[in-house]
Amino acid sequence: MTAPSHIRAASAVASAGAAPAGTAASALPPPATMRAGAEPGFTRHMRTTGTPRHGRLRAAPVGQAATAAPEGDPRRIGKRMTSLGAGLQVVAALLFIAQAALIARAVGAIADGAGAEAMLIPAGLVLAVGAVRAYLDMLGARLCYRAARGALTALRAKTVAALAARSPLDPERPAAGAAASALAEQAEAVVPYLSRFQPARMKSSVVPLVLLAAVLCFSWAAALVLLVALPLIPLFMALIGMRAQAASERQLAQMGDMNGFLLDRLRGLATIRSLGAVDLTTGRLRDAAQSLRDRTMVVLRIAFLSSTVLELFSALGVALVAVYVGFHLLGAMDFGTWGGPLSLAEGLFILVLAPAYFEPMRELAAVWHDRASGEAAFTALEKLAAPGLPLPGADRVTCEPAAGGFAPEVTLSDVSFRHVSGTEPFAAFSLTVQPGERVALLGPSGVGKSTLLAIMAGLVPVATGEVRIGGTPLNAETAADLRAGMAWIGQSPRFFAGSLRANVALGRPDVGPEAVDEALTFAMLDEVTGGRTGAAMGEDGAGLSGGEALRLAVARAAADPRAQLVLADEPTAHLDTQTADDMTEALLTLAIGRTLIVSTHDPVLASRMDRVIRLEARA
Ligand SMILES: Nc1ncnc2c1ncn2[C@@H]1O[C@H](COP(=O)(O)OP(=O)(O)OP(=O)(O)O)[C@@H](O)[C@H]1O
Repeated sequence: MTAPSHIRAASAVASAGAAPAGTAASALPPPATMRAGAEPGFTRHMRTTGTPRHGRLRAAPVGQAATAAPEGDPRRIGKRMTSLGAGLQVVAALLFIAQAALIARAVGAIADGAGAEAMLIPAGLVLAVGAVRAYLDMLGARLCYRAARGALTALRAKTVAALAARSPLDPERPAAGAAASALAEQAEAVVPYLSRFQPARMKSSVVPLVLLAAVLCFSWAAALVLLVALPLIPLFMALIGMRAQAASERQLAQMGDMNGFLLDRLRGLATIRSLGAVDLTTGRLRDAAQSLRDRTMVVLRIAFLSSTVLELFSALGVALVAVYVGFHLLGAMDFGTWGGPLSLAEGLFILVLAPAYFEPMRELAAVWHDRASGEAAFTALEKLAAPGLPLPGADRVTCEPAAGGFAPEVTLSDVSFRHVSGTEPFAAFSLTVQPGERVALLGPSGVGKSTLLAIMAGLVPVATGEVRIGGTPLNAETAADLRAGMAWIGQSPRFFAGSLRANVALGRPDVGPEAVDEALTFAMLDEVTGGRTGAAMGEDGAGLSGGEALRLAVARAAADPRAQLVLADEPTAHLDTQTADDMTEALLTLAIGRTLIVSTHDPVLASRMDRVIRLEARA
């Protein structure tokens, strides 16, 4: 195996003391946070911008993303951000009062004997106010949507920053799939919640009150009818909603049962056939489907009932107001006004306002389901953003490796560490690895080899003692810079769907095509895809053997001239003898001009290192 030119040059660079450029990266145990370039593309991008990926981006600091998001309760922040747009929509709805007044006055004037030309100016004004209303409504909706998207982006950035600030050794760190699903899909429910539900809620709490006040100016009786009719709607809808929820839960349970039944029978299809039980199974499946259909119909019936209740009460309210106004104008009901009887224009004004009074409640009912999914999304994101075991230096920007561009010395002095689970694999552990030395940590499973490597990589804070890399103490302030000078080769490297080349380059700006080519040749990967290194590879390395996956991890490290400390966790585990030998050779070549620390059970690999440190299980 021939080292890439920059590896061969590394010793010379080291002795000259020049700082090489580039970004270190490698495969990872779960060091998704070890450095930006080593993260799966989506996570890295989300960490930098909080939006789905479109094109390559220079990694921005995690801390920046975090500070870009305003502090405080995200629901309240979101509501504040959408309040201007919602306010405009409220103003647009209130302008209907002006339209109603213009229509009522014009009709009143015609009834009083004015000519049809008396309609012209009010009609023009009604149209003009209508246009203003439409514009304000559109502007408000647009502002709300933009603000909601902005709030979601900030919330995502904050959540991703919080996730990235958790140590990969934190056993309570949310699973990647669940986190991605909550961030990418479920979080979207925040947008309709903020852009539709919040304005509808604001409208329903302001507009009916103002319209009621407008009606009250002319008739307390009509206002009383409206006042009584409105609260009945949410009351009955809540009662129906409770039944709907119970019915829907029963339907979901039934669906789950049927899915389970179907999956189970599909798995056992061969057995069912061999036992001649196909007809029986089909019959049971048909019964289950029928039962699900019945339950679905119950849910639908209740859903329709709820909209019927809404329409019923609003229609009743409008009808009662119409009856009152009609009989009042006919002189059959001479009460309910402030002094004299209502004029035709006043009566008409009340009549036109009555349906508009119920409109906001209708809108709120239409977007009510946005509330539940939006609240669920906020809760899911809050859960993701919960603090855990911290990753030292997660909030720092990594620009330059702190190791100074040459193989660093690694010192651990009286280091102790306790896992969240309470396991304390070692206590007061001390070790010094000389610059450029190749060291094997050898010991039985569970003795703490991987934990030691993670401590050296600054992936967890130590309980007591001190770690120094190249003389610099490893702590929250220095960890990010020190990690920039490291490469990690883990037992199960992570890959994302894309080409082999892209998986080596990892979007690192200073890893150019030539470095990628050299690294691929170095790791003997250029032959894997028949020379088609640009061909797509499946997610999580599908299409690569275990040994090839490890070689890809070596190529990632080799492509990065800044990685002066290589930490390899069980690099030959589960490999056949030949592949393990190849891997050992690759590591030794990679280690030229670098410090290499390997955790292993493999005595052959250990024997090829300069020094073996045997770790004993604690009594
Ligand atoms: N993330 C974690 N959370 C809680 N406990 C952990 C975690 N990782 C490891 N441990 C525990 O710490 C101890 C040391 O584990 P570690 O993985 O460091 O050992 P190891 O020597 O590398 O083992 P192996 O050779 O099997 O990889 C074990 O008892 C393990 O159960």
